[in-house]
Amino acid sequence: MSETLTTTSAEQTAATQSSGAIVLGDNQWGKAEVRLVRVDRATPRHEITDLNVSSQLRGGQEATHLEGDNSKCVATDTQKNTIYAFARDGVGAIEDFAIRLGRHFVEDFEWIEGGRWEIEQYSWNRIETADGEHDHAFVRNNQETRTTVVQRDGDEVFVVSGLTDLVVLKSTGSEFHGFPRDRYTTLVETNDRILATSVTSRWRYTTTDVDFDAVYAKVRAIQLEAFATTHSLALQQTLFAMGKAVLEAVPEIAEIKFSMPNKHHFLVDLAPFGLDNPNEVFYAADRPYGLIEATVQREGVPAEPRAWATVTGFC
Ligand SMILES: O=c1[nH]c(=O)c2[nH]c(=O)[nH]c2[nH]1
Repeated sequence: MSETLTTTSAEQTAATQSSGAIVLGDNQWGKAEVRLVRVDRATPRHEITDLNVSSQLRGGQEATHLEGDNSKCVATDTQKNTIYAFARDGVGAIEDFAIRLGRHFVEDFEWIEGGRWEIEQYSWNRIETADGEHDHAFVRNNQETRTTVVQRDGDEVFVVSGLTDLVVLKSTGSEFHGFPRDRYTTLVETNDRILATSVTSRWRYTTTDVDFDAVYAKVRAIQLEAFATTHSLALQQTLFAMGKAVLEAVPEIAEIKFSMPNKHHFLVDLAPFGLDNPNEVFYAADRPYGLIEATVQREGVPAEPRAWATVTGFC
């Protein structure tokens, strides 16, 4: 991002010497956060799909911005309606739904060059009753949110999928020591601490020919397995182990980015109450928190900046 803001003095001189005309730069427009719940009533055992969909189109907007000529401005209201209408036939994997939306806008409006479709999916569990799982009563599953950002540039499609708010904790199997000490260092080295984080991860697919639901379940399970089984000497080491395991198992994924807050748990001093504390009672601090972020990638696979350009919050 900073690269696009950096101008050399030669460019600045060129800018000063330009004709002075003011022109429209990159732009996109659409409806953000369209909340959509679809109930599949094909059998008495209903299925629900709960989504937050954002649609942004790109292309043909000079006249709209410069003159207020809306002849090529596909209304954001139309984009919202299209999302609901497309859900009538079923949603499927959120990646496939976003790809369908993108294809529609680019193919049906000749001036639309591309766009961006972002979907979050919230999950629900069936309520357990005395008679077993209920057919049409659900309790919101407060686990992670599944995400995707599909972008289209002409015929090219970029899919970056992921998850956020996957909260995990290990009550042992985590150490942190060997870090440099200076006059500001007070942190005590530890061979046994709580390791807790809320995983946000995003991975870039190299193809759209994927069973996105199956791969999502696999990537989620691999991340949990690696978190659980890595004896951690740093959250950074755990992060890398999680990413490496995903790339080793899923060839359709080129790279994976993580943002993982280190949710600190501090041992409470119970001595004032005449009690010991053998690593049992902790204060769960909510801030500040360490923030560990990294990309795990395949050597030699070129980066695809266009895929990531609008996925914010990652290094
Ligand atoms: O896993 C950790 N990584 C760090 O970089 C760090 N820094 C810190 O104070 N505690 C931790 N823990």
